[in-house]
Amino acid sequence: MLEMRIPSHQLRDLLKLYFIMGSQNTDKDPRFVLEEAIQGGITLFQFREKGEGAKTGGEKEELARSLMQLCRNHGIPFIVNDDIDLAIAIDADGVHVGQDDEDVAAVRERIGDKILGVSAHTLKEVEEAIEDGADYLGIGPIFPTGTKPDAKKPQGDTLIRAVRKEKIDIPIVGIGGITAENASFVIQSGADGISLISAISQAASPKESSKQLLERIMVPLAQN
Ligand SMILES: Nc1nc(C(F)(F)F)ncc1COP(=O)(O)OP(=O)(O)O
Ligand SMILES: [Mg+2]
Repeated sequence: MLEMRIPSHQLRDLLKLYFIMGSQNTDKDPRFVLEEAIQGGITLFQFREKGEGAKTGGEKEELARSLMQLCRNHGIPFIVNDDIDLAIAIDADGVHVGQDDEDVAAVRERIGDKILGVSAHTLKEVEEAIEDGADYLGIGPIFPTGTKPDAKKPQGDTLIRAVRKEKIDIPIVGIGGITAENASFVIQSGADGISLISAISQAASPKESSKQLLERIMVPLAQN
């Protein structure tokens, strides 16, 4: 089948409310949390099974397949963080890599036309990622984050604004400490969406939290 890279306008829509989760991010059954988040309106999901208490090997693959099925049932693309081998093994819709992960150009080579997201913290990293074949950028941490011990210093909206000032219009999602209270700030900086873990995975109702986050970004998105 003749495949092609996902068009930017389609990806912008997917990036609106980008939920990221691994079993280590919730005390509940991650399948229940993801189902609730999907009911609440998330537009994209990233499987990030990593750090203290994360599953590995066969258990990790089994959970990935089960969460991917939930996404497939609702037409939500399934992105795998870091683990390119796993993404290829289960035929995920895409991958996300950071500056300390596999080389972006090499990953593009391996995954063909699947969605490729790259984390960027400076204008130079932004330009390199685009050069190497990124479809979207994850820029942050915007605010302090509790889920990534090795996160860099929070940078607010500085880089997102700088990228937009350079007329670089690649799809961008903000990440890092985003909540219903600060979500509109991220969109107003020029991001196409927000990505987050705890605001949904640690919520009493992942469904209600997802709905509230969507409500908070709809107006600012319309004004971009
Ligand atoms: N996982 C991510 N997803 C995004 C996304 F754009 F998808 F929101 N942006 C940034 C990151 C962070 O990626 P990375 O710097 O490799 O750290 P880790 O592998 O620990 O997540
Ligand atoms: Mg990574």
